[in-house]
Amino acid sequence: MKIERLLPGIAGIVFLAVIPLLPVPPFWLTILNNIGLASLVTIGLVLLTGVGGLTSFGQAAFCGFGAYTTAVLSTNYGFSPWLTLPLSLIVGAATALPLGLITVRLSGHFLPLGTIAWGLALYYLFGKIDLLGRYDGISGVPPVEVAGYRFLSDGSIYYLIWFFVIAVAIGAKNLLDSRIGRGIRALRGGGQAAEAFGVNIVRAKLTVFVFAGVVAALSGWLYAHMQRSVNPTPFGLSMGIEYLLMAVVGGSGHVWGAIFGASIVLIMKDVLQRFLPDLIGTTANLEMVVFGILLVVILQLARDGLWPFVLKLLPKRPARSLPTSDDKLAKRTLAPAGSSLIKVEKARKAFGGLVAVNDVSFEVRAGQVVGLIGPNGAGKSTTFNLITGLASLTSGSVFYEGQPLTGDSPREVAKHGIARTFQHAKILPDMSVLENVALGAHLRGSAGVFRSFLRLERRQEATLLAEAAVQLERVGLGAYRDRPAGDLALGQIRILEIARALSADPAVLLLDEPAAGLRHGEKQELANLLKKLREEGVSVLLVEHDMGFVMGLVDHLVVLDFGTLIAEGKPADVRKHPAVVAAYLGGVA
Ligand SMILES: Nc1ncnc2c1ncn2[C@@H]1O[C@H](COP(=O)(O)OP(=O)(O)OP(=O)(O)O)[C@@H](O)[C@H]1O
Repeated sequence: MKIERLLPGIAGIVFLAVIPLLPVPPFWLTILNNIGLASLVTIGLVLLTGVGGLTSFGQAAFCGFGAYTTAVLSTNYGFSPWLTLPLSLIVGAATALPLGLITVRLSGHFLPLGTIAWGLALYYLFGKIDLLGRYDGISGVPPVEVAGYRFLSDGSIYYLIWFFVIAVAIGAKNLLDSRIGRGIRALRGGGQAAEAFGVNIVRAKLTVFVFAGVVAALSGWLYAHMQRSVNPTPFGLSMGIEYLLMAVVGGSGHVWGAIFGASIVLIMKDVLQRFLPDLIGTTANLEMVVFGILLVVILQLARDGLWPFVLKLLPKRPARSLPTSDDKLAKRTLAPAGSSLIKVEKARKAFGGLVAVNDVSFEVRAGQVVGLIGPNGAGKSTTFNLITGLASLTSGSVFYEGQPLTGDSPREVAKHGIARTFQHAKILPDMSVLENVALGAHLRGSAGVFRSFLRLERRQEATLLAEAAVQLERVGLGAYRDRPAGDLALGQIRILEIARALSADPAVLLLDEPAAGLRHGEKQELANLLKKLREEGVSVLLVEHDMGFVMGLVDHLVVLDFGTLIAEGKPADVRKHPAVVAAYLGGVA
């Protein structure tokens, strides 16, 4: 990595390191320590809510698990704090996992409501258990010690807290910047595209849920040894709301924004608590009113929070160069030309009384480009979804190389080497074009969460990115590699989806209306690309509306009307078929 890219980080760390050495008022250190503790929870929330799209009001409860674990074990049983550290994190993970299993399956507003429910329940639980000292809590928690040095003062525990904050922030950045992270970042867009390339969506959600729970537990562990006592108050719902506010203020999608958001909220809280009572003449918790207003203003005016504004003020970091890699990814052995790849046998799909696909049978053979056409509502997309696992068959079967695909999820279908594009393109607009394409290569990598967190998978990641770059060149989008995918025109987005599918090293490409919305010239370029891919041995099944586009391209045509197959064969023959002329071409063929 270029040293210029590291300079802002190094400057920040040096700045943090010298603060306690300066003659700063002691309450500054207290505030900085509290900011550090809150930053840990907020970094977890950035991944969970900002990146993963899973809103949680209950993170303070996980701080409680970390704090109580170490408080009980170190006071009642004499455990060393360093031994309780992994135990606190394990308890955080062990509680986050079952709660996550229940919560991440909730959708819409039920998800935040679910987190409020368990956030409240756990708070009251902490206050009711004798072992945890009920609402009085546990006091006499020992300080952390290293080689006889006790982290007693605010100035010393400051270093411990900020060491963990920086380490977790770097780890979180590493995680997001990896194969696993691409899957997590895809959650916000609904996750359908990611799942079609083999990302396990439930596991990705659980990963961020457990990560957020563990870092909150770490914050709780540090809090217990800083405060030297623990009671339920800081682990209630109002703190959970405050953490969420910090994530929103900072910028819910930015790891460093978490620290910024925690700083703004806690400094504002301190200032408001000091001056508001004098200004207004009451001691009520009026800072919550101000925070409420702040939240509404930020959600209205700066949905990405304030960190993007800070980024604009900072000097621009040099662009990252594409990592080079001499490693080659394994390539799939393609089936011999002419052999059966996808076989649809009497596939039927009924939506209530409507039969969208009515006992349809057809085949895609290796090396062929097969077109699936039909008027609006003919059942093309439903047939497509039956093959890719997005919809389940009412009856009938789908085979891939003779193996039944029936009942397979989109992720399992992807593992067979079936890669798809979407009728309504599903890209991740904030991610670079290269990263969007690299998402397609998900199943060709293997690095997990820990290796990614520690940045030990760089070699494999470089290979995946290099492969994505090759596919971008292959489809002619190489010049757009580092641009945000959201900057591309519709035609380019459709090509990007093809590059993403190609980076999965597919045996067969399934393209859902790839020419929809393209201009004449763009359609020609797309047709040329598909012909080139066929020459390279890639088989294609494409759903299309545009007759001219399909006729000049496909080897075999399947025509549906009202869910029923009305004709199939060579394009020239199908074109003359009376049922097709009547139903689809309206006599213009
Ligand atoms: N989830 C669903 N629930 C109920 N009906 C559905 C559902 N999905 C599709 N349909 C119906 O099934 C029929 C076939 O739809 P489908 O989208 O497969 O057609 P299509 O040939 O792809 O059409 P288009 O070219 O307009 O996309 C239509 O009548 C549609 O309204």
